[in-house]
Amino acid sequence: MREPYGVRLAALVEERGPLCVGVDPHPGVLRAWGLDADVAGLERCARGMVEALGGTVAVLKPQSAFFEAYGSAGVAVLERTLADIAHAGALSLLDVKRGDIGSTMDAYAAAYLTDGSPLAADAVTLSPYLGFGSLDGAIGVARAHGRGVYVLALTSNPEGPQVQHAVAADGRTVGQVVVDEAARRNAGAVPGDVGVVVGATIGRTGTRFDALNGSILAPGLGAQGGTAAGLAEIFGAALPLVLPTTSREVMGAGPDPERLRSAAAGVVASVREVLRPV
Ligand SMILES: O=c1ccn([C@@H]2O[C@H](COP(=O)(O)O)[C@@H](O)[C@H]2O)c(=O)[nH]1
Repeated sequence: MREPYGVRLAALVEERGPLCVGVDPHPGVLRAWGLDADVAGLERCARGMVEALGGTVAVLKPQSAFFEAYGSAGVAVLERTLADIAHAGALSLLDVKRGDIGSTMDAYAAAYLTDGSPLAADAVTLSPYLGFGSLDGAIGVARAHGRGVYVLALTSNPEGPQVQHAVAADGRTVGQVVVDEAARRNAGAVPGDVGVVVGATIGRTGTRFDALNGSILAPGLGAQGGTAAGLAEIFGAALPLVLPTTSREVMGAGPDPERLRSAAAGVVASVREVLRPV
């Protein structure tokens, strides 16, 4: 029986540092690595990332879209990449941003969160915009298998605030409602397996994370303009919960494995400065 996701994450972050590196084999990255933008290039790039970083970085986050773009052959590469991550000893966080009615979510949970599925990851990203309760079945499956979920709350893209800063009838923003719903699912767990996604680019929003008791995935460092110093302004006392993530910032150092490791270590050092418990 696998330990709960929150416990496994805390142990690996303690050992390897607070960083999730995105595996985003964008066609531009493939070309910069001297590879063709085809399935062979995709495989060399994605599995090369895991070979270089799987033994030193706590979490690796494949972006499903870059694999799906090559059809079933690309999805097969994703399956092998997930297996490599498990073999290397890192946690896998599959960025798929799924969200649908409950019965369809059950099928997504079978695909991404169930032992024995070739696409199973240690955690996945989910979208709450069909109502947070539509995710409860998937959260239950994740929990039963020692896996986790990250629910989109305040995303890093500039279009997010149109929806996520909208104010609900009780005066809370939509983003705050998502954080509070995640907190409710984490109550009593140490730490919980329902994380949230909050961009490293969003600045001060007044969102409260004090009751969350779960991981906060913070994308947007580097290419999107987020900085380690900016994390303090966004998260304040919740900084110890933050798992910063960056893709292009590290992948740009490839394909040389030493340079990839050194780029990741540089990001870990800069976020460690900021993420010390306050
Ligand atoms: O709010 C969000 C949620 C997810 N992402 C994903 O993270 C990476 C970011 O890549 P960078 O190269 O570090 O910009 C990408 O896969 C996004 O889909 C996000 O950026 N923001």
